[in-house]
Amino acid sequence: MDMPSSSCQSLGKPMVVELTRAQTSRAENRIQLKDINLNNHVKYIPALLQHPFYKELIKGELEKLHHKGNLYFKKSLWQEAVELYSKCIHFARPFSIERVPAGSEIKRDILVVAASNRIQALLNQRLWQRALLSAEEALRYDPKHVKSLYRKAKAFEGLQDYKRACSVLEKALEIQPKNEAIKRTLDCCNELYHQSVTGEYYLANLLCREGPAPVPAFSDYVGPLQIQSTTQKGRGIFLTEDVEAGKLLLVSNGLAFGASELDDREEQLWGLTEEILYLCNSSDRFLHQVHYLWTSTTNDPRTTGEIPPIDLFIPGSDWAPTSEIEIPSWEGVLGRAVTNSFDAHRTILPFTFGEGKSELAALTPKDKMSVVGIWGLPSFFNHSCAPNTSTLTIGRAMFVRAAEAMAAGTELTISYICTEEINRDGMLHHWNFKCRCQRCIHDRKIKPLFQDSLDDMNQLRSKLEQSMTLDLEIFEGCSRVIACVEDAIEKLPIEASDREKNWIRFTFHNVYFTKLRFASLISPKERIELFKLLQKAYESVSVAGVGSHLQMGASILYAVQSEYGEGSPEYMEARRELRRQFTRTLGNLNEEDVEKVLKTKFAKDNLWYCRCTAEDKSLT
Ligand SMILES: C[S@@+](CC[C@H](N)C(=O)[O-])C[C@H]1O[C@@H](n2cnc3c(N)ncnc32)[C@H](O)[C@@H]1O
Repeated sequence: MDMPSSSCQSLGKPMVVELTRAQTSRAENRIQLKDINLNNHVKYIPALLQHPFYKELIKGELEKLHHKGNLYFKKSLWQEAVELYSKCIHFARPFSIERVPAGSEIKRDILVVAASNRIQALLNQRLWQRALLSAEEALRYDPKHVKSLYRKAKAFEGLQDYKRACSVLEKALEIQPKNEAIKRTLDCCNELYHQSVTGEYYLANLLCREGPAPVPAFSDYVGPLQIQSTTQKGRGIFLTEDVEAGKLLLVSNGLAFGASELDDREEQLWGLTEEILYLCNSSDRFLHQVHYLWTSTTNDPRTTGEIPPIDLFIPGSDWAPTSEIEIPSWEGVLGRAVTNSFDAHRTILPFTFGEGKSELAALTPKDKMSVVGIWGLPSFFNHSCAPNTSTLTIGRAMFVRAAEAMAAGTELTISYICTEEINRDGMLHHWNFKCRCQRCIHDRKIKPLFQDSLDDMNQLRSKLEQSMTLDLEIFEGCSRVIACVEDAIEKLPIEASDREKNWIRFTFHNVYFTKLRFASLISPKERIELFKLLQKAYESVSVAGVGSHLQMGASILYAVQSEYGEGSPEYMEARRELRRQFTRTLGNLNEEDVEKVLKTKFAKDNLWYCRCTAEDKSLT
């Protein structure tokens, strides 16, 4: 900080002469610390501190800065608080450590506390790397300052460097062995470290919780994957080893989110762009992840961009920046947001863990519940309308599993849109490509064969939308469409795999679903068959998620139980099938977990499919 040269000179010897005057009328002769470039005059500091007036003056000024910083902190004005703490540290620094005469009262305490509070203000802004630097400074002044150690660990946690976070927390615990907050954070970081290394996430407890509960944090995890160029779709993600269905491929926490109350995509993207730009300051890792999202020289990501090292996405890896990267421009970030953001709200199902909605609300302002987000590594997945992975988002974390057994070298795909979407081409226009996935090609081929049934379905749909009630006409309409579809599938003039047949059923899944609602008009056996057809149809397009998929599996189990009895081969088969679905969606749950989940989250009374009877009593 520059200052007029005259006041600089006043720090020399002549100033001592003025001291008595200054002491006698302190108010008028007030010298403000900001007027003095202390760093240029450190040699005078010991002498300065010998004098009680100057010592008091400096102490008072530092306390004022610190206090003002605290006021901003209390008002959650983090940036302003950081500025004030930084000023305080800047002025206090020359009075610290070796420069300060023994016994001086200013010494390090104010410096340590200001630096420590600054860490917290930076943590609150998710500026992890700066928080870490501030922590290192605070700990240079006092290596045993427990709060600073704790906050340093939180900065490592934010950077997903859980191993280092644990070792700092262990140090803090040695100093304060009974500190509960440190113990809890250490347990949490140990668990996150375990997740990041092993890919073991225990989700059964989450499922069994009654009522809304906060969603825990999960670590990122990267399975056997690599990023490679494709021939027509830019870069993509590929398997590096053979995997079984259900294998966890990656877990990735959303980096930034943008929300809108009215599902306004522009508003979402602007919010997202702002958040990404802001977070570009949070760490080199984040900045590089954003950088790699668009490295092609043209605006078309299909011209292959630079391939990022996979280490960049692995928590606690040795990745380090090899070059300086500038924060991209607003337009550059907006472009990345357009082609790399995915809906967040559609993956948070109402029948999910904790309070999916409020968890997202915590990330975004007020009730803006339509949310898009950007995830680092998942941004490199290309799209398919029948993806070979299933995704499930819990809070910020996206879990991606293999939807089927696959060989090393397979390109992995996710769906950018709801796979139920009828107008998929229209939905995909944001991403600027025409989908040529197997399902789209198959759909185009068979569409003429099912045109009558499609028209019938559309009529039924508009009737339902208008009347909002179920009546016999709708029941009969559903039965007719299903019979036609099943008959046409049976007699298909072209070769089709089971999966392709299920894609056709999936196109009509609303009709199957509506018929199921007429529980009193269909026999239990027919109901079970309908359930099974619907489930296979869902599975064929990888509609994963606790909401529809597992609910249906549990409903089948209950329906089979009441029709065939517990212990019957049909019941055992339905139970095996349900466990298979659990594994595919949530990872391996043992029999005990399955039982626990069935008794809580999937208890019979909770399941709409089990409760539903024909809603219009006049039907019977
Ligand atoms: C989320 S990015 C996927 C990664 C991208 N391939 C890259 O190299 O950065 C989305 C972009 O990838 C391309 N893409 C994704 N799926 C595609 C597909 N099925 N066919 C053609 N292009 C696709 C489109 O250009 C789209 O805008």
